[in-house]
Amino acid sequence: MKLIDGKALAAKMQDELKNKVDALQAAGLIPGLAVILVGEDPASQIYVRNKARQATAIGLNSSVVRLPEDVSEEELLGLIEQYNQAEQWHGILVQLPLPAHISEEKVLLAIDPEKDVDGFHPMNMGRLWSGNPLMIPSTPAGIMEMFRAYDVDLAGKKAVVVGRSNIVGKPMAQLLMMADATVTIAHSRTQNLQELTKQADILVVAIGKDRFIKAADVKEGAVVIDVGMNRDEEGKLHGDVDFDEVKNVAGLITPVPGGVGPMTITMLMEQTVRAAARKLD
Ligand SMILES: Nc1nc2c(c(=O)[nH]1)N[C@@H](CN(C=O)c1ccc(C(=O)N[C@@H](CCC(=O)O)C(=O)O)cc1)CN2
Ligand SMILES: [Mg+2]
Repeated sequence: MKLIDGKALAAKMQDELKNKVDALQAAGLIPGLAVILVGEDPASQIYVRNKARQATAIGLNSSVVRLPEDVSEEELLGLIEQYNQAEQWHGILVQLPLPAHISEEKVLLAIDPEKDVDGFHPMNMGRLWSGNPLMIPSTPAGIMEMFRAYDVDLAGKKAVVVGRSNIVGKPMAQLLMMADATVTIAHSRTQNLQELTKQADILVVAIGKDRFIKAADVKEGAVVIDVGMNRDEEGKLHGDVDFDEVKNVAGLITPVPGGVGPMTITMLMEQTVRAAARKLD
């Protein structure tokens, strides 16, 4: 078994990004990332803080707006419109999840697709599925970078994606398909899941079930990517994959923490730098 070190890969990419940002700065352009957080969700607060911190560290301008839990949908939409209009912000994102009284669909639709660095706007989802992506959701984009960095050959391989969310499962499946893998999307209602996962050369798991995938579910030598983040009673973080078991079967495997998570934020930075750089084209 070999470990895929997301933390180290993310750090390396941040260094490369810093150089790109320096070059843009020399051309008179400072990429800007605007992050909007609604409410007090503790995990979201940490992710947003880390996004702002990483943005600053690689030389971006960053803005964080924290809105109260009971902010109206109208007020949030108004703020997004202000950022859409402001030239110095090349990337805009609204941290998810949102409080129940706000429509996620309306909010994602309100973000200018050219600034939608999360890639969640239906226009960007549609562009990805039509094979002509503009913005790619950062978690699956980070996983594709891991495949590249670790020389994982995807063409013709059997890939199984467990999970069908808009932010991970669906875009992941499409990116794998674009890389010529043969892709199956499984989910919580899939029957005989083990039959499918056991055949996978590439197994990506994003279902939010603590240590759900066991050694018996995995093919010998498979590449196993764990997107899960589940906290136990003691506050310890576990993936959707039972790492201690599966590491003995997998050829390559991501840990949790330190695998997919760190790549997610760095890929967001990359999308922001790219969105800014397009202004020079
Ligand atoms: N607007 C968005 N909302 C959400 C996204 C997103 O991409 N855009 N993804 C997740 C949360 N997320 C980023 O926003 C995110 C989650 C986890 C990590 C990460 O680095 N995890 C660490 C462990 C951290 C811990 O100890 O809690 C790891 O896996 O090593 C980064 C980003 C949902 N919302
Ligand atoms: Mg993400």
